[in-house]
Amino acid sequence: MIEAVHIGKSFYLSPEKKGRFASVRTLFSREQREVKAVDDISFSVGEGEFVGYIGPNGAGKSTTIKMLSGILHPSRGEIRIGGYSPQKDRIQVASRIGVVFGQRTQLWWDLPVKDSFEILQAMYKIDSRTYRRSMELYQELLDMREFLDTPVRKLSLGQRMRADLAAALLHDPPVLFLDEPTIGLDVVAKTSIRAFLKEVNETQKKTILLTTHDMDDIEQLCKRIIVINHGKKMMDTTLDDMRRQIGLPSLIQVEYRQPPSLGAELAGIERLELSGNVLSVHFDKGKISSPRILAEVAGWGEPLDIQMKEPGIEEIIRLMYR
Ligand SMILES: Nc1ncnc2c1ncn2[C@@H]1O[C@H](COP(=O)(O)OP(=O)(O)OP(=O)(O)O)[C@@H](O)[C@H]1O
Repeated sequence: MIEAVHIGKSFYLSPEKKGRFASVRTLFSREQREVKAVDDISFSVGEGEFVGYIGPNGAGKSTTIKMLSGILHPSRGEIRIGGYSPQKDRIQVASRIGVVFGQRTQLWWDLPVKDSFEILQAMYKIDSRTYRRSMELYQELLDMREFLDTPVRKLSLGQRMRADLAAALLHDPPVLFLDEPTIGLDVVAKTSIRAFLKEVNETQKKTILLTTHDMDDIEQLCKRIIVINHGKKMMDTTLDDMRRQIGLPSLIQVEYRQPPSLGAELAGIERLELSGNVLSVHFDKGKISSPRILAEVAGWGEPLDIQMKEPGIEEIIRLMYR
């Protein structure tokens, strides 16, 4: 469904000049530095797959999504979506993909949500049957009725993300590109977005490529992950394989009133670090549950504060390469 063959994207930056008239001299400078945002990446994603596309900041994830969706032209390589090129067959590709960028909305800021949907219906020439069916389905699944008449600028971030997802799916595309769709959301909003994505993937067999910094998104949604770093593909594997390599690393930090007296380590605890009154418990969520750890460490002193920390994508990638 999605084919990327040796794709690359370079940006050319003029080195900043220093001294008098620096900005004018930068403008006329012929010196340019090449930044290979995406460097010779190939992969294919089959129909109905849900793939996590992950990597540290600046790895090239957004640039890849922009090329796949036709927003950017690749400097090198070939892309096919359902057999069509996003650059050459724009209309065919537009009808086959939906795109959500979590950092920005594709809706009209000052218009009520439903007016934005009507504009999209006209832009994408969505026939009235498909439009009605999508509206009914997504109003229900995304619980949108309460804010359909609200201007987009007045929506909460969670509501806006739900509206953006519905907007991306109105024309019923088989492929969804999602760039950080849960960014900035609270736990409740994240949970409902994830449940929705799982539903459209499982029941409608949508093919989904997801970039995220949230490891829970990946664990709960993706069977397969593609890891990129510095514009290059580092790994293309299953989530199960990743788990086999690094487990499910997690961290609980407990602050005690006084330095605790540590008890025996339980199986599944990988490392204990004590710094003053604060104990960090590194453990594998796949081997021991958080409540079990909490029950144990509560007996080691008088806890004042407890924090659960999930490792970020950066930490996960570091662990995979250690
Ligand atoms: N328009 C641009 N002009 C110049 N450089 C760019 C441009 N867009 C991206 N880059 C550079 O390309 C590299 C990859 O950027 P990209 O936004 O694709 O990364 P990312 O993996 O999505 O990062 P993040 O997780 O921070 O969103 C970075 O070094 C970035 O600075």
